[in-house]
Amino acid sequence: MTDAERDDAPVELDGSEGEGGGQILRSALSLSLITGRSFHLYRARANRQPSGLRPQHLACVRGAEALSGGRSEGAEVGASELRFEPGPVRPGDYVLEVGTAGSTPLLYQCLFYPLAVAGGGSLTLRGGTHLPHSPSYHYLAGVWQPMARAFGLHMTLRLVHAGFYPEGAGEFVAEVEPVREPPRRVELTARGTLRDIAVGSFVGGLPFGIAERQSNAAVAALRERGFYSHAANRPLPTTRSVGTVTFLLAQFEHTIAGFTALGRRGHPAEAVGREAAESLARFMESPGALDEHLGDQILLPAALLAAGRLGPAAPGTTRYLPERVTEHLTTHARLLERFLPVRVSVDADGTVEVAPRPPGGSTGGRLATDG
Ligand SMILES: Nc1ncnc2c1ncn2[C@@H]1O[C@H](COP(=O)(O)OP(=O)(O)OP(=O)(O)O)[C@@H](O)[C@H]1O
Repeated sequence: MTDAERDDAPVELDGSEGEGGGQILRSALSLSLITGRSFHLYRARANRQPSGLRPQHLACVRGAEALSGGRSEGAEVGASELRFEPGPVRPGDYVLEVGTAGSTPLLYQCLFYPLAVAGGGSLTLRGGTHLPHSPSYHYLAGVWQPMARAFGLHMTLRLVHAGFYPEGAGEFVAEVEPVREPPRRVELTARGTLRDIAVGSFVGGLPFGIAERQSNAAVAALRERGFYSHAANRPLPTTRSVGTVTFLLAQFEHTIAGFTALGRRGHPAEAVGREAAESLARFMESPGALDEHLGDQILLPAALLAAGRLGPAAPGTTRYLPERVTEHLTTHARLLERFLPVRVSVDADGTVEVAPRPPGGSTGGRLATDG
C-alpha cells in the first residue's frame, strides 16, 4: 500500500481549484467509495453562478450514501462545504432520482465505477437525459460506454424516457457488470482513418419534421466540409418534457467520437443540425484521438487502472491524445492524484499519460491547458 492510500485523514479538496465545477464533487464521491477514504470539500463550485451545491450535485451525494450506507454533513442546496464518509459499496439494484432536470448521465458516471468495482448491479436513474453542459444519453451509450469497455468495464444501457430541460422526467436503466479482465495498457493516441459518420436526429414530444430538418442540415453541413454521412430520424419516448437532439457518432479506425447539439426554444432546427456538424468538423481539424469531453472523462478509469483498482490485474498505463487539454481535464487529473497513487502528465504534443506513481515519485508534469 502506498502513502496515498495509507493516509486515514479525510482528503482536503478546494472546490475552487481549476475548473471549479461539479465534476470535482462527483469524482471525489466515486473515488471515496472505491478507496474508502473520506473527504472534506470546501469552496464547492466557487467558480459557478450560483456557486455552491445544486440539487443535481446533492443527488450524487444521496446516491453515494444509498450505495454504501455512507454519511455526509452539509449536503444542502447552496452549501459551499461538504464532508463525506463512505461505507462499503453493496452490489445490488438501485433506483435514484436526480430531480428536476438534473443530469442522469452525470449521476451514472459518478456511481458506475464504484458499483462495477464492488461487483455490479443495476441503476435506474430518473431526471434529465439530454441536458446542456453534460453528456447526453446518446453520448453515454455511443462513446463513453465503448471507452469503458476498453478498461474491462461492461454494462447494458436502456433508455426508457428521454428527459429534456426544464422538466426532466426521463429515465434510463443500466445493468452494471463486475469488472472483467482489465488490460495492461490502453493506447489511444491516434484515431486512424475515418470509417463512418452516423447522424442521429431525435424529437421527444414535438413534430417529427423537426428531426428531418435537423438531420438534413447536419448532413448538408458535413457534405460542404467534404464528409459523407448517413442519417436516421427517430422519435424518443418522453413523459412530461419535450425537446430535440442531434447526435453525431464518428467511427474511426481506432477510436469513436460523439457530438451532441440540443434544440431550444427560438433556435431553428437547422441551426441545431449545423451546430453538431461544426463540432465534428472542429474535431477533424485537430489531431485528437478522443473528443475533448472524453478527454476528461477517461481519466477516472485510467487512474483506477493505474492504481490497480480494477480487479486483481497489475496496475496499467493509459496514453491518449485528446482534442484539447481542457481545464476540466487538468482539474480532474489533480483530483485523481489526491486519492490514488497515480501520476497524470501531458507531453508537449498534448498526449496524456496516466501511470502508476513511481515510489517516492512526485505527481504529474506539465499540466497547462491550451485554452
Ligand atoms: N456536449 C458534451 N458531450 C459530452 N460530455 C460533455 C458535454 N458537455 C459537457 N460534458 C461533460 O460533462 C462534465 C461536466 O462537468 P462540470 O464540472 O462542468 O459539471 P457540472 O456539475 O455540470 O458543473 P456545474 O458545476 O457547472 O454544475 C464534464 O465531464 C464534461 O466533459
